[in-house]
Amino acid sequence: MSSMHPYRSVLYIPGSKERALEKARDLPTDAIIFDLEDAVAPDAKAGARATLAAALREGGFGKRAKIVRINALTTEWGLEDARALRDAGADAILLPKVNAASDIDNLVDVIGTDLPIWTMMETPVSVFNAREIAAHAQVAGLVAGTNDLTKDLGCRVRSDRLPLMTALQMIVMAARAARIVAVDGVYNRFRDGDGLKAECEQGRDLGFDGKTLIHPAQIEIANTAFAPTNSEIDLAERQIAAYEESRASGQGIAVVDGQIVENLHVVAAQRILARAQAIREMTAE
Ligand SMILES: CC(C)(COP(=O)(O)OP(=O)(O)OC[C@H]1O[C@@H](n2cnc3c(N)ncnc32)[C@H](O)[C@@H]1OP(=O)(O)O)[C@@H](O)C(=O)NCCC(=O)NCCSC(=O)C[C@H](O)C(=O)O
Ligand SMILES: [Mg+2]
Repeated sequence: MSSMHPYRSVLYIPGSKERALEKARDLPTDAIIFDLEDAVAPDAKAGARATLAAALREGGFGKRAKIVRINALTTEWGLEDARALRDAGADAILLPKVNAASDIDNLVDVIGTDLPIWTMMETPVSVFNAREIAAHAQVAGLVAGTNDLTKDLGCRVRSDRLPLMTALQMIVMAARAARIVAVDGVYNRFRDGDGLKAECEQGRDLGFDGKTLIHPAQIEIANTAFAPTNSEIDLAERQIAAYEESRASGQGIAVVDGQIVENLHVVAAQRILARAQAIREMTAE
């Protein structure tokens, strides 16, 4: 999976639900988390593992990134999940309930390959250790687990997510320091489009690459919220052009729409254009 792959929408699909697995092959989501953990009941775990391995081997998920969330290695299912899924054709394994980089080492020992690993950031300890987790050589993405964080913090669920703000920012900072992907937590009221839109906008403001989702109806909202807007693309193009012009005339600074443009703004503008291009490539037939 290229480093420019978009992760605007990252849909959880219970590994036990064959109908949902089938449906995912046509959904406009950038990535799928095939879940063996919380979305699967204990007595359905073994069946889900086999169903999912078969679905992955059958393929048909196109350009969507395929991420498998196994159970924690401290559970009775985690080890078998890792062994059964490591060669099934996933792009990454997502490890829940991570607390420290040593948890990643334990998974690497089991899978024995350089398959990228993503981690759920959903315990208070994981947030304190976010920098070392993100810096692990095999970790390629962090996923905020806002439901578990809320449970562990004992905080209130608020629409502005104030009690989670420190954790969310630490997750984004750790991901950016390590130059890996950061995806925001789920919005549980899956039929509330306005609420989801507001939370996506907040996640985008914070710097997340996208949002984890639980229902297909949420995909388009996340795809729109985490894509550069036409006016952002237009401004980025004009900033780059103005800066090149000013450099050609011996200046180090340009002015666009009354605001200065320095080299660092050009880097940000180029990132916006690269992101827009990656989305075009993702959605091209
Ligand atoms: C939430 C749901 C249980 C709702 O399911 P349902 O009542 O079946 O919804 P609909 O009838 O509206 O479904 C319409 C069609 O869409 C398909 N569908 C539904 N959900 C998905 C999905 N996630 N992926 C793909 N397809 C899906 C249905 O099959 C229907 O199809 P059709 O038959 O053609 O009409 C359900 O959406 C669900 O199970 N969602 C996933 C829940 C989940 O994965 N939870 C775990 C992840 S969240 C988490 O763990 C957070 C984190 O760890 C933390 O701590 O924060
Ligand atoms: Mg969780």
